[in-house]
Amino acid sequence: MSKLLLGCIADDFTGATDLANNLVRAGMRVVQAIGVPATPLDAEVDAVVVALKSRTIAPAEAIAQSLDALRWLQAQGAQQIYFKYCSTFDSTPQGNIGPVTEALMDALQCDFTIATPAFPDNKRTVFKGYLFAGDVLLNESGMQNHPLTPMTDANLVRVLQAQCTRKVGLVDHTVVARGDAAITECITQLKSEGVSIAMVDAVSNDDLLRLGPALAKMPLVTAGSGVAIGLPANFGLSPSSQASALPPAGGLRAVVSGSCSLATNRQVLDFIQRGGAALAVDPLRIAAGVDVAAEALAWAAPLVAKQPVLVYSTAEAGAVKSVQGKLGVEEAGAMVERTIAAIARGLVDNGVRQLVVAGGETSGACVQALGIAQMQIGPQIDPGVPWCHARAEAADGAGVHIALKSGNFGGDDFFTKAFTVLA
Ligand SMILES: Nc1ncnc2c1ncn2[C@@H]1O[C@H](COP(=O)(O)OP(=O)(O)OP(=O)(O)O)[C@@H](O)[C@H]1O
Ligand SMILES: O=C(O)[C@@H](O)C(=O)CO
Repeated sequence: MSKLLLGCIADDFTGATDLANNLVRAGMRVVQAIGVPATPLDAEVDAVVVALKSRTIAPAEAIAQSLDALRWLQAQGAQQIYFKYCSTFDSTPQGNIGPVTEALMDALQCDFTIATPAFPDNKRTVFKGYLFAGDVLLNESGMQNHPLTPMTDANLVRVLQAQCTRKVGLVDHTVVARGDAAITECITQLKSEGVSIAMVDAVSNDDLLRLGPALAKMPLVTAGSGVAIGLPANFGLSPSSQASALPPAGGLRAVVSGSCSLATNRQVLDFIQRGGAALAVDPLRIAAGVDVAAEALAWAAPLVAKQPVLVYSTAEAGAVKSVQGKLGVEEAGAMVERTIAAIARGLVDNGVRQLVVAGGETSGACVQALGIAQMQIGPQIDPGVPWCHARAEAADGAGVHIALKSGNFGGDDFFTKAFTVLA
């Protein structure tokens, strides 16, 4: 078996597939592990992305899980480590981006690393250390109101410095524009000033491709998924259709959605407006003790044989707030996640073999309910979201094609387009 080139640690499940997708598109064969595997790697791949759920947990726990993942990746021979976080730099005031970065640096005895959430394909750009989401600064993008990770400062040098004991600096766009040698020279200069972590500006894929070669010898890279487009070339790999080849798809088709983002609301509406078969899940009926999952499966049974079905709890902000007011934020979230996951499980038990899941937390719950331990990464549907293939306990160990969509990702027609990519 060939040695692992890149070992990746992602702080959530959909973020992990996003990173894996960019690596595959740049020519790496990638699998995503759900949590730290208990056994050695048994696939012929160039990179493994270990998907954790460590974004918003206590820093000490996030560090412990990340170091566990690091040890496993090192045992598989990983030549470079990539810590993946969100393209909107989602973190609590305590972390976990800074604390996990520093713990990985300590473990790897690494005196310098970079940080940048830039992902131009999804309109996340970093300029003079300030993160833009689309046309506005991070703290004007809606992220300032995020319930778990409110991002109220777009200056990421400042945000990261507040989470780190090491000194944080900046490699700005004028340096990145001059390429590899200029970036390396700037890093040497920053090191001499006592800087150990540099935020890097990037406003385009060209910037990220110029950054790639400058990272070739860094034991640790920390970033969103964007930086990944420039790394496979460091290992002599280039884009190839073989990297994203999956077994042929078959079986019934379904979408389950627990995401309440603006993008997912538009995607649900678009699917319905095209005449798609869709059923809304009402959290208050779940709370009242109705077996909503059984109802949804009974509704889906006659339809799914003929067409893709959508089961969703997706709702607009006002409706979500009202439910949360009645049930509590965490209780409502957990209850809906359990129900959507039970529906996903039931659908696969009943023959669905192409499943789209919308929402990061929802994806975590579904992947666990389906008994999936590892996913092979295939072709992209929209930026940040690939089809994957996995052996699922729910399918008696048979293969299932599954796509995990981050809340904010995907065009309005995502739930229709997804199945055409596999057709
Ligand atoms: N109608 C609803 N009312 C209240 N809570 C809901 C409702 N529908 C879904 N939820 C909960 O909202 C949360 C949505 O989080 P999830 O991570 O799945 O989506 P997201 O935040 O859009 O995606 P991402 O994390 O990828 O950005 C889940 O805990 C889900 O159970
Ligand atoms: O980087 C992103 O925006 C996504 O991959 C993500 O992490 C969503 O949770």
